[in-house]
Amino acid sequence: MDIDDKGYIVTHDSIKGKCLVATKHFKTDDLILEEEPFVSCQFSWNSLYGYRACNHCLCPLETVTENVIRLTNAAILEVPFEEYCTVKDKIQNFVQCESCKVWYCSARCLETAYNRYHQLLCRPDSNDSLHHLEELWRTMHYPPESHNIMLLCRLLATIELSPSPHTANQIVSNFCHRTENENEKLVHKMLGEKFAEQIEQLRFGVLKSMTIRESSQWLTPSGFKSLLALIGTNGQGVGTSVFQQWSNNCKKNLPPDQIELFEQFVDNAYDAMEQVVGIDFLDNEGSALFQEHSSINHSCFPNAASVFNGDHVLRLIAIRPIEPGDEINTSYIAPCELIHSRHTRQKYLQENYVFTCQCIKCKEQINDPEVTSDDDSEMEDN
Ligand SMILES: C[S@@+](CC[C@H](N)C(=O)[O-])C[C@H]1O[C@@H](n2cnc3c(N)ncnc32)[C@H](O)[C@@H]1O
Repeated sequence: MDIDDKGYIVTHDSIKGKCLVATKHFKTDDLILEEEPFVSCQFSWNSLYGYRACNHCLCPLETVTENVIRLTNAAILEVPFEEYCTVKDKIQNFVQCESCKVWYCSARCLETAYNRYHQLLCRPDSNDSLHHLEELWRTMHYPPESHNIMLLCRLLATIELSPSPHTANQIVSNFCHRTENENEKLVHKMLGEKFAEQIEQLRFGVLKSMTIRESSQWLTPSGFKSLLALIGTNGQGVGTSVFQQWSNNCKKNLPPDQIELFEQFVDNAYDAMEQVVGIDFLDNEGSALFQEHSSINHSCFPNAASVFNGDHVLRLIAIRPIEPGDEINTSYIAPCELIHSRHTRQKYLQENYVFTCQCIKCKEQINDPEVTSDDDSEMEDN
């Protein structure tokens, strides 16, 4: 055990592997940890469909009015209380990569991205093999998106450009240890029925697009499979939304007599957005790998939740009191799905994450019947 004074330690459990355990008391809503990702990337379809986010930190690059016009297909053209839009004052800081023209929210993000991975991935020519790889990925992986080939490329580029490639390779290896068989099942889950042929297409696509020296261990057939599986199990979804930021600001700052107008507008806007893009497609979305956060196991009775506040920085928040010695857990299942039976939850986790859940709730319900109730079947179908 490496004891530190952060309020948590990483321990090891013989079944679950690494675990995050509290060393102090956290009350509900306390911040447990805040973490920048090792690597993050916007999803391919999300970017292609014009969800404008910083190419490094994923923060929104459109104003709330531009966002509402886009998501309602111009059914709504004006947004009240625009002064609460956080993006308006930042537009003057936006910068483009001079070569490939992707946008960043600031010169700092551009510089960080360039130094960490972008100099190896910057491709002004839309006919370049890296763009072809991304197109190939899109033909294999339709929205709603959960995984991302460009995250994998950024990861490899980060190793290549690291001042210590050995340490960077070690960090990547530490994310999750699995058997070849488990990797195979996970990649099958990510890519679907034609996975065996697709995985090789993707591997060749990466080899053709990037000059690999320091990270070549990940480009062998089995190395590539474990890299995809690693992204499948540790990839954390990241979402940002200027509309959400504006709405939170309005709730905090508007005088009581304006709240009704605000709420009416929000209801109308959500209705219009639902008709045009659907409620699953409101945010800038991507995925990321977080070193500390990746030690957190799932529980069907979680005591913590991961939240984003406008960019790719993850905040882990206590959602109920946590005592020293308690394992800190989030839920890998959407909160509204946690009411389902043990059988359904276990089946979902086995199919999507390839593990048998050993959380307190599943242990308590071990004698529950192995049946699926009617309400559960929808989750199982997903
Ligand atoms: C993001 S990692 C969490 C850290 C992991 N324990 C490790 O050693 O790297 C996710 C993996 O942890 C294990 N895991 C997470 N929650 C679990 C649970 N409730 N029961 C059993 N295994 C679990 C599974 O192997 C899962 O694929």
